Amino acid sequence: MENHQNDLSDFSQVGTSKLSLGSQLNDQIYHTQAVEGIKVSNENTAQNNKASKTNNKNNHNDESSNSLPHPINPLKLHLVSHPLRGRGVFTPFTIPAGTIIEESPVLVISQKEWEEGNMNESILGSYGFCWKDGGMGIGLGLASLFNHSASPNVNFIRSYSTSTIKFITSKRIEKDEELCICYSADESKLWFVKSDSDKQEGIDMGSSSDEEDGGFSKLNIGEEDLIDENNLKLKKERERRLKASLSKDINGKVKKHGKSLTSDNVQIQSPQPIKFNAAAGPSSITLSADSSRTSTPSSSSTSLYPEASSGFITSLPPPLHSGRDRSKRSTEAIELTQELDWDEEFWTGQNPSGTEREDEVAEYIREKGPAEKEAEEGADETMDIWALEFTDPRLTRNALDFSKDLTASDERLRHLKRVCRRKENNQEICRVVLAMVAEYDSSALQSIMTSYSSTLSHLIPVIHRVPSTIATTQEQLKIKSHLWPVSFSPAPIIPNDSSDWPIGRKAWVTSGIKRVIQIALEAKSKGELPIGTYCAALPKTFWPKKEEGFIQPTEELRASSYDTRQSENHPLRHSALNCIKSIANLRTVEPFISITPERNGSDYLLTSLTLFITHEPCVMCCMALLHSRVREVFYIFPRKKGGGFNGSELGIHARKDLNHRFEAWRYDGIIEDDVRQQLEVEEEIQI
Ligand SMILES: C[S@@+](CC[C@H](N)C(=O)[O-])C[C@H]1O[C@@H](n2cnc3c(N)ncnc32)[C@H](O)[C@@H]1O
Repeated sequence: MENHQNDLSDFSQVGTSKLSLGSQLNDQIYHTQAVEGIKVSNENTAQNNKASKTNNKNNHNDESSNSLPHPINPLKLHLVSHPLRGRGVFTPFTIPAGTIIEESPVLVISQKEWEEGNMNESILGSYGFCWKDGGMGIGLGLASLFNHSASPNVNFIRSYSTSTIKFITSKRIEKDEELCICYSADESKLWFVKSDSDKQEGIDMGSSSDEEDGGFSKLNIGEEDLIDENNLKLKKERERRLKASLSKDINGKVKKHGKSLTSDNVQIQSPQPIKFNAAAGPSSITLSADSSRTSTPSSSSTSLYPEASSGFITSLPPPLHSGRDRSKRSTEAIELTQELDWDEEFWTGQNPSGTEREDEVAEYIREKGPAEKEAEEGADETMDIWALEFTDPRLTRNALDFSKDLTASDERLRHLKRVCRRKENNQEICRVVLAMVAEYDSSALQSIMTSYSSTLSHLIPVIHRVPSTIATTQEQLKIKSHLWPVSFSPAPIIPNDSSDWPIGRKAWVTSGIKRVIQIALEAKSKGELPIGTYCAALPKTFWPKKEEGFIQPTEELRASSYDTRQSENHPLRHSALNCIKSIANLRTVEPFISITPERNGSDYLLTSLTLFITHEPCVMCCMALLHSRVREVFYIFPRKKGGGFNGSELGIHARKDLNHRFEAWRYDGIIEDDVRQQLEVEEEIQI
């Protein structure tokens, strides 16, 4: 023990030159909490420790200062610059779980001061922690230097009463590992492009000397940096900045080779609208409901284009809708495509059974997304959590505060009510959620609790089994709440296939499928890839009720397109993207420009529209469709390699972590062999 104290005093000396204010304030805490960490370090990394002692003694000796980067706090943590993440906090020794790294003081700035000072726009914007009453806390010391990780090894607890933030390791941290906190469990709220701190890629551990770090030239704070709701900034403010940066982009001119590119000197060519060709009409294609299933055609054509990246960004900008400037219109040729060949009278009239033309109607199968699959699979699953258990009701407030401070942002616990009260043996037992079992070992949790509040220090965290997911039916709610009370959110019931649809709806969809086949064949005859798309509003008679959340689409808006990558020699001219662009152009001209939207956003790109496409769209097009707020997509041929629905298994159309979902339906009828052959597109090509 004596040894350790000696070590600690050494550490304090070394840290003095750059010792953070927070560290000085907390010398006491280091002595009680951090000793364990240093003890382990001494035992496990004797060699390093020896080096550091030499370093300490020869503080001004060049040679020794080369052996270890300059430490900035008593735990000998040091900063390392990363080309993408900027500075980060690293440890040269192992640190056990539950070690207090620092209690950093915070400069509290009220919401008014923050907003009036436009501080979000300044560098402080990237360094503020959400504080009480909408204020912001600028962390001093190490507080501002921890980078973000989705699987952090450091937790933090804010104390409004002392204006400090305490940083505590949540797991054992290995030598040379980066210490990271989680800015927001919902990574779509991050305001920078995340680089994976777990991989440590590109870090030059040797480049952290004072000289190289001086001025921190590699600091990567973009102009567009925004502040996060959870711990770094309010969401509203973030959106305001995002909008501001968007309008800056729109109004600004892009400079390239000294010449400014404006709409005056750049010609953008749009795909020509497809002219309806009655001669090549649907009669040449036979579709019918049949038990044989559609499969992806193979092809012998040459691969032309590199695969689209399978990476995608989860953060979506807010839709730019309404308030369109009527003076700005598309200068491209715009033509409203022909309506579907669908006899409304016949299919929706007095006797809509349509039995005489049943062979024109196919069935459709819905593609489930990851969110739904997970919910189905996880309905009965349970998991283990740390909970506090007590009978004295006076402890509830304190325990609840601790619970929220510890894991308020942990998405995995969000479905659980924080407090569970049960009568057992005539006594009311109160249990409070603490954390996932895997996140802490018992002694780490106990030590965090003790340092948080002395009133909790005599409690021992217990492991409790709880449901893994929310309840989506009353029955589930009853069963799950028996274990632990959970939130209830009835899931909308979407059928898995079209069997219960009115025949008229199936007929309309089938005419959409016929149309895209026809478009694709026409494209092929022009030397393009045979991929066709058509987009329109579902006929009014089949609209879901407004109460079900349905937003009225812009009726009469229709566009069709095909893939023009070949003729335009442009990698982005995918069929779906071309169609979205045509719809966007149409919205800039009469009559669509003059339509008053039913509600804000209902005139935004593909809002509530139905899109038909011959092949499962690639990840990029699925993301574009998602951004466009399409309602449903019908397609014929699945694409095993890179299809954005289930081909890639990403299920872009129905993910929990994206802010729009749409239905994806696969055609479940037959396609004649010769048509199938003509529509073959090599698997490597991204649709
Ligand atoms: C609170 S500062 C963290 C310290 C910062 N790296 C520095 O050098 O000052 C937050 C900024 O660090 C960067 N950052 C933090 N975590 C990151 C990550 N996982 N990936 C990329 N950049 C990150 C972002 O630029 C962010 O705006």
